[in-house]
Amino acid sequence: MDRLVIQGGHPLRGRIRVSGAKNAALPCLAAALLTPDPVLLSNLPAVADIRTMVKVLQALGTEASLEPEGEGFELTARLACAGSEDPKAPYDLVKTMRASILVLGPLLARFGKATVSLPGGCAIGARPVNLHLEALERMGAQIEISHGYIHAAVKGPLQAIDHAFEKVSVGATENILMAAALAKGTTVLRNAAMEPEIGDLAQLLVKMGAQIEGIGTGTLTITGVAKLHGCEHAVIADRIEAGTYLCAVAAACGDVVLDRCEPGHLRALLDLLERAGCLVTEREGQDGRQLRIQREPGQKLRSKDVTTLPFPGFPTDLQAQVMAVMTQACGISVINEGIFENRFQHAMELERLGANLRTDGHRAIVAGPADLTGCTVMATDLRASAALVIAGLVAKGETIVDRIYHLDRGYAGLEKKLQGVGARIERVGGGKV
Ligand SMILES: CC(=O)N[C@H]1[C@@H](OP(=O)(O)OP(=O)(O)OC[C@H]2O[C@@H](n3ccc(=O)[nH]c3=O)[C@H](O)[C@@H]2O)O[C@H](CO)[C@@H](O)[C@@H]1O
Ligand SMILES: C=C(OP(=O)(O)O)C(=O)O
Repeated sequence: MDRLVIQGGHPLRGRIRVSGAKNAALPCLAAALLTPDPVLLSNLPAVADIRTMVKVLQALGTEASLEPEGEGFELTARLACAGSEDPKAPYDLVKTMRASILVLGPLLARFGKATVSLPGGCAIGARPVNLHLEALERMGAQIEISHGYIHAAVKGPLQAIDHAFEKVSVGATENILMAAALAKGTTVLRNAAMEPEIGDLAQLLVKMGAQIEGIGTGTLTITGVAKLHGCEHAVIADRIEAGTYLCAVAAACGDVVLDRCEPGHLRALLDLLERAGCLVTEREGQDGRQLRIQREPGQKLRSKDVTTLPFPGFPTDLQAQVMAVMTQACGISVINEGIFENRFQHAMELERLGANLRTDGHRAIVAGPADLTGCTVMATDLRASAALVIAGLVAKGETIVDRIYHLDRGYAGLEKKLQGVGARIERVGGGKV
């Protein structure tokens, strides 16, 4: 099994090119099920989750191929889903990636039936799919759960609904948005999630011929059409990947420019890092917008409190990385996790590296600055892995991050990108993503 070996204590200097967003690419791939025409998606990150989603689509009868793009950190997908008599997303694939549930809405809308394995819980929380199923039932789907599978069917087209989600859910908003694009009538989705990845999916659907109003807001109005067509689309930059590298520089010091990112998607983090004492500047580059972060060695960080919330609030997917930063800040930082019930597993591993913190339910209290010292730590989930890498870049001596298959789900060439800015980090074990 691969692991990362890091020699910490070296500031990061140089440039990093941000890849396409995993969490935008996954729903966009699922959207290809909505049309028999070819869909060409570019700027997909070269990560395990993208390959898994392509396998899910292939299992559902889609002709799909992935080609490397540019420096190899990105991929292009060519997809065409001709038709499927009995579409089934199998457990073996769904269990490795919860976003597979996103095929349910498109399959029901286009083929009138679908069988999708229940994703089950995961390291960060129970993550039920009740909000997805309730809305689809209101649209006329008959849903039965048996033998670990969701069996869904609808006679005729799905019917439009005026629906207020009980809770803000990124995945449920995406699933129902896709279903509504081919439903009969005008659907109104209220209390919809507003994450930039939903805006990107909506833009793709509009290119495919969908009629959507309110993109980027909490109320989406979708007038169903009889057919969608193929198109080309480049997914947006990964705000969480960009945020992870910003946190790495904030914690380990240095001066790094991120190319091809979207600062507007990262306001909550940028504001926090500036208040903590980092210098952050934005400008238009040759290849999209750029962000530069500077914190020189010896320059003190101030502790700040953080509460994770749906967009535009502070993203839960950056909570672990910010906890690693706050171990280096002067004073007490209170971190409230407002989205998932079990997303502090990195805390104990950070403690093993010397962090001074404690957790209490949804709250973590971090006291800094702590002198981190390298040791072997175990990654428990995707963003926890990123937090441990950040802490390893700070820690004196050698840190070994184990179980990095979690990291490979969502970061394209992380160690290569960090090596490019002077980090001493190596992958050992020889496995491939
Ligand atoms: C592939 C992808 O885009 N993943 C992101 C997506 O996950 P995902 O779409 O799974 O997250 P949701 O926004 O749905 O989850 C938010 C909260 O709602 C709860 N919930 C959700 C659905 C449901 O039917 N019932 C229910 O109770 C969840 O348990 C969680 O507590 O948004 C999360 C929140 O920003 C991010 O951390 C994930 O990185
Ligand atoms: C939690 C994440 O992904 P997923 O929803 O696929 O588990 C993430 O990207 O941080």
